[in-house]
Amino acid sequence: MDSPITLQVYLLLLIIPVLLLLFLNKQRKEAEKQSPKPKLPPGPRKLPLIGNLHQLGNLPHHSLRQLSQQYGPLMYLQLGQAPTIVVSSSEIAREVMRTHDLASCNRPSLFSSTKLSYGCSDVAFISYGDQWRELRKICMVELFGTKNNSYLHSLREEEVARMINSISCSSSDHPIDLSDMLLSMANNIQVINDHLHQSMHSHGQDEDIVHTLLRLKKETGHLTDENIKGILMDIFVAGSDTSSASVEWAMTELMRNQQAMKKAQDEVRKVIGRKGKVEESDLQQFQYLKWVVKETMRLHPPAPLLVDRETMQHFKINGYDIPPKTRVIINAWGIGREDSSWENPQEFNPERFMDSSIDMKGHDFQLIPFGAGRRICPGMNLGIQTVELALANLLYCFDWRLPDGSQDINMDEAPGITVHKKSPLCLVAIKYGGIEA
Ligand code: HEM
Repeated sequence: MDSPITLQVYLLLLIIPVLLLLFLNKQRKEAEKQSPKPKLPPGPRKLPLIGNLHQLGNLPHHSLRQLSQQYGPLMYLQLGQAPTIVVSSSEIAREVMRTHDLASCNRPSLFSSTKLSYGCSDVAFISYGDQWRELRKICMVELFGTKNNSYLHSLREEEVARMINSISCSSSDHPIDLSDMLLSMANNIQVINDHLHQSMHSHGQDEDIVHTLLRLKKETGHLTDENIKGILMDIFVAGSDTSSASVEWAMTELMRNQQAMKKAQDEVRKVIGRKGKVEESDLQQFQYLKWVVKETMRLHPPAPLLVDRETMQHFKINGYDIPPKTRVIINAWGIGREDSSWENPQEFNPERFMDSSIDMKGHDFQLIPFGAGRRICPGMNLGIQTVELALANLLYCFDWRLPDGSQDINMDEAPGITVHKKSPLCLVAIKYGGIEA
């Protein structure tokens, strides 16, 4: 039998680690009480280093929607080193972009956006703060607002007319690449010529965007050359590409939905009669055409994940903690296809807006192609007018058919921040006979 001393030592050796564990556990609990571990939203397991990057795929708006069906409309991911939340429902989008808009309206500083935006000297990628406010005011008041209206009006009408003319000149029966034509029209509307280093004299209504920026640089002293180049880059990237993608998708959907095509054409042709072209002042008379544009933006928001935001302060949504410096991705594409907000969400059905007051200007979170809150797209009205004007003229001036031998249109999307069709939209345009020669 063991001596009592050996037994005591044996017991002590057993008890000490247990006591130590209990002590450490108590310490941990107390530390947690003082600064509790954040309760993060649910999300998939992450891999070392890359986190969940491997789950994004080629078309992240599709992959993220699929993941959200498993983990819910507020999901937590780790994209490389970046803690990220992904928002996939209109309710959570309202929480982020309305209730917690101020806390979440920064932009993350990404390598790609820094390169693209001249070191974040632009409006889209600059951090939230006084400089952003100043640049945004310049955009809203001087560039895309009423001050520049007459210049922008005539520019848009000229460029749409030029596109219509070049379609008319292409031989009938020969398919045209409408995607390409739309992109060059949208680029020309933003007219960014080689003005940057010219001396500026013009001032007034017919001033183009570059002239305005250079004049403001002189007058206010607030703008640097980097700011000017950044803003011009925003206009090109955020403005042209998005507008042309919208018309491209609208024409694609109308070609696949001939009833909607006929209704839209009948409406435009009835309003315009034999006038020969649609002008901006005609746009307010269209109703069906506006539903077509909304429905296109619902199914094909040109920027399906909007532009990433970043939180500046801690806040809570549905009991989950959202820490500061968390990246915020809002899946506008997924939200536009939510079963709980839309009947038969996959169907292209412009009539769904007939008895609905839902607009796309950031008030109704089930339709947010331009974002919402403080960072909402400042070129929204400009963008909508460009899309409506171009589409109305395409529908008024031509009947459209698929090239011989094509049965249907490929709906695949090309990867990118702005989502275009993977294969360009090639159609045959037949001049409408009801226009006076
Ligand atoms: C169909 C056309 C367009 C669409 C769908 C679109 C969409 C968007 C979206 C989703 C955002 C991000 C909003 C957010 O973070 O909540 C944005 C921001 C922006 N857009 Fe647009 N846009 C369009 C046209 C334009 C045009 C024509 C311009 C200028 C000429 C423009 C300039 C900008 C700028 C400067 C920002 C950054 C705003 C900021 O961060 O404060 N966009 N746009």
